[in-house]
Amino acid sequence: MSLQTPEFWVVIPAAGRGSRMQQSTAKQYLELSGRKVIEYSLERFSQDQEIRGIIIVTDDDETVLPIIEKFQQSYPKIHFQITRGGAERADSVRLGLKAVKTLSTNDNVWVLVHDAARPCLTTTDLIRLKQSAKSFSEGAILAAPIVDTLKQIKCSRITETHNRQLFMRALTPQMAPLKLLSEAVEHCQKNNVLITDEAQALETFGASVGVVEGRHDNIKITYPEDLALAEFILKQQASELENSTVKRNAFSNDTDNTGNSDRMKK
Ligand SMILES: Nc1ccn([C@@H]2O[C@H](COP(=O)(O)OP(=O)(O)OP(=O)(O)O)[C@@H](O)[C@H]2O)c(=O)n1
Ligand SMILES: C[C@](O)(CO)[C@H](O)COP(=O)(O)O
Repeated sequence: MSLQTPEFWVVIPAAGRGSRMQQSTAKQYLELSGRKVIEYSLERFSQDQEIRGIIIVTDDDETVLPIIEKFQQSYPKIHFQITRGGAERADSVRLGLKAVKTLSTNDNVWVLVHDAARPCLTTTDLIRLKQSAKSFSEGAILAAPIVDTLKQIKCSRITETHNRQLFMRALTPQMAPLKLLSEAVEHCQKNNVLITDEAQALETFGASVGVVEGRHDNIKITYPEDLALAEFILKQQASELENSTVKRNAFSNDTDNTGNSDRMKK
């Protein structure tokens, strides 16, 4: 049986409390240069013609409904929907995936899971990740190289220094076929495996997950000082876009479609 043309859906977990941010409003709903943090990701995905629908996993209808209405008017071809969150990020993701399952009739659905708290995703990274679906049939994530020396510690003392070339920082979006990702997350939860990202669920389930090198500035707002940093990054990205008419990215001599640097292909 041949598969239909792939359809991309987005799940945005936005049901966290943001306790490390120490504010009464959850970080994804804080103001950032005149818009709420979550709106930056919504805009990025909405502008992508290949995105069929966006599920926002949230318990804050009062804040999110007016935002959705606004986006639905501007982007009528995209299906926007809210669904309830769960206790942990993984629970929220599972509930978001369930919503996609009930809405899509396509047998070739790919899901991109993206933290609501990551407002600085660029279009270039999003496109490169989606394109990597051709190379990584069981899923792929954006990840950034480690720039600092990596220490293992115990009781505030260093026990080992690791080869940082062997590690990367997992970012979002994290992308996988809907059926595989749903089964992987459910498998982990049934077996009490705590997962902090989708790739970990897929790895645990035995899938082979690809890595696409993403920008360092795709930060997750976590601590109070990150808000000002995100504001700065967004300004920088806007002027970068303005200044470059056709800016060839650093991976233009690639022969595959992952866009990764040579270091990553070894
Ligand atoms: N039960 C949860 C927990 C987290 N998230 C979402 O998952 C993303 C990444 O999680 P994290 O940065 O850990 O957010 P919080 O859990 O809100 O932060 P903290 O750990 O500081 O409380 C955020 O967009 C957050 O809203 C979610 O949807 N449901
Ligand atoms: C998914 C994630 O953003 C990838 O780095 C991260 O694992 C979320 O972790 P948190 O414990 O929910 O902050």
